[in-house]
Amino acid sequence: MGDQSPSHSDYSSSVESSNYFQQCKYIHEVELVNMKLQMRILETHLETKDRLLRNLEDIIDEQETRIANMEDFIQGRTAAYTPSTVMLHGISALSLDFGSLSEENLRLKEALRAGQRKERINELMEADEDYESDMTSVSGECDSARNGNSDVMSQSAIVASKARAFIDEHQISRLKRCAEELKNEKDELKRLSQDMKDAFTVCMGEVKLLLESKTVDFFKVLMERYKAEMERRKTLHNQLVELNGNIRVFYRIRPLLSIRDQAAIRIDSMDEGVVHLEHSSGRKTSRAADFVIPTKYSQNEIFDKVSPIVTSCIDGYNVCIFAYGHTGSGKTYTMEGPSEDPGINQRAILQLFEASQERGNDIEYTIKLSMIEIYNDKIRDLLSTSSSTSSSLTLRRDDSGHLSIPGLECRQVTSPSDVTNVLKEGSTSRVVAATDANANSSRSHVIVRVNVHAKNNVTGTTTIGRLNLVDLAGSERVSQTNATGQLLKEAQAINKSLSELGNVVFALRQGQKHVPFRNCVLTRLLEDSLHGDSKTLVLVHISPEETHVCESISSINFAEKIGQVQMKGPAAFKRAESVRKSTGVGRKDASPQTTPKKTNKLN
Ligand SMILES: Nc1ncnc2c1ncn2[C@@H]1O[C@H](COP(=O)(O)OP(=O)(O)OP(=O)(O)O)[C@@H](O)[C@H]1O
Repeated sequence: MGDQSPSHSDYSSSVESSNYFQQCKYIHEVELVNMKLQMRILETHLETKDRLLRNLEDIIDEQETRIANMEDFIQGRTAAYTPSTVMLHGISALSLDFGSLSEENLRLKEALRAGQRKERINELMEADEDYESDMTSVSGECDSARNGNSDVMSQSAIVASKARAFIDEHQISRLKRCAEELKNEKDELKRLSQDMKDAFTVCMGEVKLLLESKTVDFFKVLMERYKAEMERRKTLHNQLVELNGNIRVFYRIRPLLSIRDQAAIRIDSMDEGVVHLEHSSGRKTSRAADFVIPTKYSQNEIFDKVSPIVTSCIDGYNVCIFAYGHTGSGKTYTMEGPSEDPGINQRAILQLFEASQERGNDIEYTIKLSMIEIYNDKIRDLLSTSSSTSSSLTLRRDDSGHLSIPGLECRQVTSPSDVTNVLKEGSTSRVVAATDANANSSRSHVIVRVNVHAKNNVTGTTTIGRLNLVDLAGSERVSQTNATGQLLKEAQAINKSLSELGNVVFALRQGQKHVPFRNCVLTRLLEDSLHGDSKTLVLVHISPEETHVCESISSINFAEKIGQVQMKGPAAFKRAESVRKSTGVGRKDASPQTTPKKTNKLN
């Protein structure tokens, strides 16, 4: 019978098999752990890449939003400047540039995604290859361990730690590579963004240049229009004044100063240009003017009638307003007026102030005042501060052909109080002499001269307008004043100058070639202001009292002489009819001066 018990060699081979099995099992466990570890590392790596990808996507989205904003901004600009074809071209070129930049961004994004996908696959494949080679080397180690019959456990542990270190090293180097590539991509994106910024700056520069050139053109057009409008406004205002007549004559009938006086003059109830006079003998006369200012009119209402021609001065026209009439008829009251209810002088200058302030944004106005007195045909400066106030000034024609008065004081006024003070100062210097006709009769002509310099800051043009406000000396007849000596000389000088003024205005109104400006100082001094397209208003003052009828008729004769215009058509007929009906006499009975004057109203 054979020995059934296991021999020593059997036993040792079974132990060996069991050890080998243990080794294999252990190696598999190690492999399993390694695989799990590797999987974990790969997952982490993928998560990191995903996160980076998301960040990149965010950056790209942000860039796209900025591009969209830029496009909106440019479209907004485009809408504001639609009329410009060139602008549209520039902006559409810009939009195209931005569109191509967006497309470039999208392409980059896609390329990045594809690259990342490819890289991930490569990495997985590399990981597989590495794993296989690792496994081969581990198996080799196991084989040598089995052959060498050494300490399997410690060998396996060494192999496992080696394998782990090997895998870690590879993973780290791969991650480093990825990080490096991501960094490069980030740098590339940064560069792209910088390029885009530069392109945007260049485009914006071009847009700005285009806008500037368009704005300059637009501004030029506006300037041209503005100039044309200014000229049109001036022309229209001038036409309005011319339509009413460049030389106009108004009557102002002073109210009765005493209730005991009888009014011998009345205004026609149907025609505001006709007055009726009744002589003490009972004879009736009717006379016509451009307008008869109703007696009840306030100083303000009278100025309203006068103000349109005052405004012409602001536009560079010369304007003359004369107060004519016999002594005591109210000339000084109309021009100067009492301090509590000032007359035309102060109101006119204040209106020039107001008008200059209204237009002050574009035009710089300088208003200067001088006050001249003509007494016995001599010029005196009423604003002179020199001690020798009695010395007279002379008229000179300068190189440019304009008449000037060398040494004449010219005050710039910048406020209403300046105006009041200068006018007050001048009027106190006026020569006043007592006559039989009026205890305070002014025996001289007083001219308040206002020069308006207008400098247009927009067009660069300068205009100079001159307003002459003339309070003439009383026009009483020499025979009535009982004047002798100095007073007779004064009266003769006054009458001569008034008569010459009448001749000048008459010649101008008739359009005569020769105008006798040089016959007296008054007309010589006003020559520049009466010539050409200047405007003249003569306010003929009439006293209503029966005792002054002769003086009133004399003033009316003067008015009719200077206001005479040959008029044709229905207006002339209408006025003649009105005069005839009211006097109750036929045309033959009416004096030659009753020939109607032009009937246009000032306002
Ligand atoms: N519209 C008026 N309302 C009330 N009073 C008036 C009016 N016009 C004149 N007067 C008065 O009549 C008087 C004479 O007026 P004023 O001195 O103005 O006359 P004048 O024509 O200037 O005289 P002269 O030629 O002598 O200077 C003054 O007392 C003045 O106050």
